[in-house]
Amino acid sequence: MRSALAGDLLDALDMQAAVLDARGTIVAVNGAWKRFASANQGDRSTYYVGSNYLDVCEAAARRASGAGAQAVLNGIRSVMRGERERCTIEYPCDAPTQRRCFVVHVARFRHEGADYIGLVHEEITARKQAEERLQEAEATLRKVLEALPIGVWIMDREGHIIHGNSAGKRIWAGALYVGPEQFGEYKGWWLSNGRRIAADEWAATRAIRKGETSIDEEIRIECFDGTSKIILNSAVPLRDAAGTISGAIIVNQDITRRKAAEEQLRRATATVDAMNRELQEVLAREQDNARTDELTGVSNRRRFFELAEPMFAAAQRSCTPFSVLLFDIDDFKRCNDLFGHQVGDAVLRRVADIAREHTRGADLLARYGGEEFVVALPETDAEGAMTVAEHIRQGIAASRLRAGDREIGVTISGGVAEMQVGDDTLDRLIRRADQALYAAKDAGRNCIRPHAAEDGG
Ligand SMILES: Nc1nc2c(ncn2[C@@H]2O[C@H](COP(=O)(O)OP(=O)(O)OP(=O)(O)O)[C@@H](O)[C@H]2O)c(=O)[nH]1
Repeated sequence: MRSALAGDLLDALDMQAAVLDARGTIVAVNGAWKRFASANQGDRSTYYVGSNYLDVCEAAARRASGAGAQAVLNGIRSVMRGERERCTIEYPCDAPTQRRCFVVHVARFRHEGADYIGLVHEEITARKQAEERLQEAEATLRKVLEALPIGVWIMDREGHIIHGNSAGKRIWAGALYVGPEQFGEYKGWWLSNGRRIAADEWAATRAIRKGETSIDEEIRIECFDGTSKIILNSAVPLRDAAGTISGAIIVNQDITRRKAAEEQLRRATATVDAMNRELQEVLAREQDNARTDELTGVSNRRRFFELAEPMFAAAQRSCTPFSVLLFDIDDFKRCNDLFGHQVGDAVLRRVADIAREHTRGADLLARYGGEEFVVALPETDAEGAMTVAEHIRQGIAASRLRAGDREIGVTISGGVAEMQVGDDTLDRLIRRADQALYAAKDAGRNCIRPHAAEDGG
């Protein structure tokens, strides 16, 4: 009953099973064995009961592709000789259409006082083909990894490096095959704050221990030859079919040169910016100097016209009053002659200061030329301008300047003109103020005159 059951089981198996006696004669075969034998050799099969399997193997071993048969023969003989109880031999077999692969399990057993050898041939062609395809895919993957300009590391669950490509080894100047517990031995610093990366902070450790994915973390590393580099460090956890973390892929990109170039560019840009700012300041100073009277610090004639022309035009458009005061220092030639040019310069500065004190922010005071000054007074009629002019005149007349042991006093004469209907240019207005100034000089100096019709203009 038991042996019938075992026989049925062997027949139901897809694997070819046979029993040899101590001399190698086939004494029993299962259904799969028969099917294989008849499919390959037909009725004349030497694989059937009664044939000597050792002879079959020897004949096959003599053929050109007989290495597999020889290996099987050696295995069976060694089990027969009692050198081992059982063995497993993998061998290829050239079938008419394709090379097939088998593994034969050989085991010795005793039955009713006699020694027998049991053989089970298991076909592993599909597995072998899958393995070959896998090996080919792995070889391709390795070639791709080698061709990549970025470092790629594959780590197992324990954090041991199981593969590192050439670019990766170049980046680190070698590789240290440590586990995550020794990750602190790698020297790295966060680029953002310069802090040393702790053992559990490495992207690889976080990928393996916490399943974290990190992309392009900028870090500075100390390589194994003592040099340092700036790299982009990324890590992705690897998971098996059950979703358990089985390792990690780490990617390093050397950006040392790029960073150096960026830094150079940043410095160059900063230098250019600083130079540009300096240049702008120099230009602004130059422009300011070109429009400021060096001696008195008030606007010069050029700036006066640049600023007063638009004031005049605005007053014309808005029909608001606009006046001009023109004044000069009385008998200034004598002052120069008596006290010298330097004292004359000091007088000019003093006069400008007093005039500045008595004008509003909206008024425009300028040195018109020599000892002559001009004030543009927007939104001011002749009366208002006369008041301002009087304040200036009185302020100057009341001031005294020390020159050695003498005190100098000067006076001014001035003319005021207000914009009138028909005044098409600022020049025309100034001309009228000049005529009023002449009138003031004629009137005996140290006074201000508003322009009058009889003055002309
Ligand atoms: N110290 C000094 N003198 C100047 C400057 N610019 C012009 N002057 C002098 O100012 C004097 C002007 O003289 P004038 O035009 O004859 O007029 P004035 O002597 O003031 O006589 P009135 O204007 O008629 O009162 C000249 O002696 C010029 O040399 C300057 O920048 N510094």
